[in-house]
Amino acid sequence: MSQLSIKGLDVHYDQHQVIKNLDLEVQEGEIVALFGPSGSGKSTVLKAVTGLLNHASGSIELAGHTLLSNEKAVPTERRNIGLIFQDYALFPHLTVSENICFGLVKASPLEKQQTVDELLALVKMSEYKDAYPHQLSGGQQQRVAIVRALATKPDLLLFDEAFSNLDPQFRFELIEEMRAILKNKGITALFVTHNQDEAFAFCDRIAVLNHGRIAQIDNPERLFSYPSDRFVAEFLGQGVWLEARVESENTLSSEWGDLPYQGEKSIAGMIGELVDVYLRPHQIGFTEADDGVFCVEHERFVGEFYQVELEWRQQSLKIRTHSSFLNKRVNIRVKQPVLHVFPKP
Ligand SMILES: Nc1ncnc2c1ncn2[C@@H]1O[C@H](COP(=O)(O)OP(=O)(O)OP(=O)(O)O)[C@@H](O)[C@H]1O
Repeated sequence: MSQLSIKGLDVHYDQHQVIKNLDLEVQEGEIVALFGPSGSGKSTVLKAVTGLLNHASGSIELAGHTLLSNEKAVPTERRNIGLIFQDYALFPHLTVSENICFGLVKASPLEKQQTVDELLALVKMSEYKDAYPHQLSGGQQQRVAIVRALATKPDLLLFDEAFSNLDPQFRFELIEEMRAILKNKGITALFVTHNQDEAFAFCDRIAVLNHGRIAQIDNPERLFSYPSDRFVAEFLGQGVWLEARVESENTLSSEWGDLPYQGEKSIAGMIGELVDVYLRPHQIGFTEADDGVFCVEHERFVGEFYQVELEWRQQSLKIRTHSSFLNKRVNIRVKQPVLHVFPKP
């Protein structure tokens, strides 16, 4: 069942339309990312959902209640949405317990205490209930901010770049921990980010925004393997475009050799046509050859592999290898079947 349903959302700033007839359904208990480049409209969608825009049109429903329609726009404070920001936004003069209880205006002292105890136990911070925000690390402050948002039992949690201030080492720990808590409690969440790793780690589905429209919404695996258009392929990618000819329903030919095709869509109707395939770094490698087309002049050892960057037809070709090819002549080898072909533009 849809917990959040956005239909036909339009937002203009002056004459400029920044959100264009956007539809988005988020199921109950689902975590969805709004992911896209700067200026694609992520924050604007978030503001429309929270009710911070007075010029949004279309319809928004949350937990069966209409928040926005032609007839009405429910004010922000009555939308029952929890917000979590990048900068934690805790009240500095209140303790951890007081921060968590801030929105619990109708609760009795006993209920408040039970809520604080339960939520702090959830994030393993029970001993910090009398601490002030400045006495906590960034990760701890964000844990408190998240449970403060949970305290009021919101119908939806909105995370606005909520993990980006944290040290990468702790960031993914916190993301995993928060995902487990949200899943355990069946909380629905929308996560605005321009960070692909965070979106992939935290979310069930990812909506890729391009100029105010959703270019594709899918789970991380499908988004990566089956980008719906050139924009999504490149935005997720670090890859390279390679021209190929469809030879049969399961083979293409290219200047890098024959490429097996194992995509979902049949390419039988494209036999003989020239198409483009998008290959990501993990799909390509080298074979050493005395008459190889490339000479590897630079490579970087980055821990598990060597990273080589070559210029090829005005594209930057990134290749990962498990052994060093420094100063060797090589040809490119496509290591994995092609999953998706794009007709020529
Ligand atoms: N108050 C405003 N007045 C005019 N234009 C605005 C305003 N706020 C945003 N815009 C424009 O709307 C478009 C979408 O902006 P938005 O902030 O939603 O993008 P975003 O994807 O969240 O970007 P970022 O990742 O940089 O935060 C941009 O072109 C931006 O310049």
